[in-house]
Amino acid sequence: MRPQQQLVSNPDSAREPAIAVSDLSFSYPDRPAVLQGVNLNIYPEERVGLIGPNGAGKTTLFLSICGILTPTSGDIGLFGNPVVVGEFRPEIGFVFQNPNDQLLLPSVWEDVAFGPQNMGMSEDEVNDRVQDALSLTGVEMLAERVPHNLSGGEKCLVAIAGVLAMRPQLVLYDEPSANLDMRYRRRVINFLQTAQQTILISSHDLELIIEVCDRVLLLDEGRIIADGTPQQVMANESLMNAHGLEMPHSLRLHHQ
Ligand SMILES: Nc1ncnc2c1ncn2[C@@H]1O[C@H](COP(=O)(O)OP(=O)(O)OP(=O)(O)O)[C@@H](O)[C@H]1O
Repeated sequence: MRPQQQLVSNPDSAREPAIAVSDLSFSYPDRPAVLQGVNLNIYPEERVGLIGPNGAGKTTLFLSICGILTPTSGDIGLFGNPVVVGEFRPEIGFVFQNPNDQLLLPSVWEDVAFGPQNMGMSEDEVNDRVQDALSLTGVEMLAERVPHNLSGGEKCLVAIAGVLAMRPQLVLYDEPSANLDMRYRRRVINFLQTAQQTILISSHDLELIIEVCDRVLLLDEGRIIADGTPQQVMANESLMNAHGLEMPHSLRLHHQ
């Protein structure tokens, strides 16, 4: 097994992690292992990017952290409590790569209200939360629209609003800028830069990671290969190339 490159010493190590993954392995039925002995701690208020080539296991790691997949072995804890597969944890939000997987109700308002309603909130509290979430993501004007008819960028922001309405402490974003045009990508980046939660973002959009995250994990073949600042991981050209990635253009310019 290749050793993981520890590029930063973490001053947070005495705090309770938001995510604590220990020796996590996972295989889909009758398939080789997708995650192989993953260890990682993510601390409250960190903004962490997860990068790696296609098929590295990023989405599988997210689905394991959210309690959607049952690990083959290993442990996952969120804010000190073990993940129980299938358990609803409103403090943990997951923004799916494809918003169509998340937007299922006849109006945007109903979709964003769905989480708080399921948490048993009063009508007033639900209304407050929907208003807040739509305003944080800047899509109040879409409240009465049919989600199915929205543009890809609008759907993305509404899907984020649906997660924020549960007021999570931790949000996992799977490819938040996939299929977004320049303006919507910028809106998502601006939103992520000011988001109040602990965030873990899986993305092939390395420039987005540089703009939003203070820490990057490189995953390949189901193993964490490197853990450090964006500069430490992504400006390491031989490391990036060895794992099917390129040094982002902005860091290349910075190096010249
Ligand atoms: N439901 C499934 N059944 C069987 N194999 C699967 C399933 N979902 C994913 N895989 C396989 O697991 C591996 C990891 O997939 P995963 O989607 O976690 O990677 P990823 O890093 O998110 O990739 P990408 O960057 O392309 O989204 C791939 O080889 C994929 O084919």
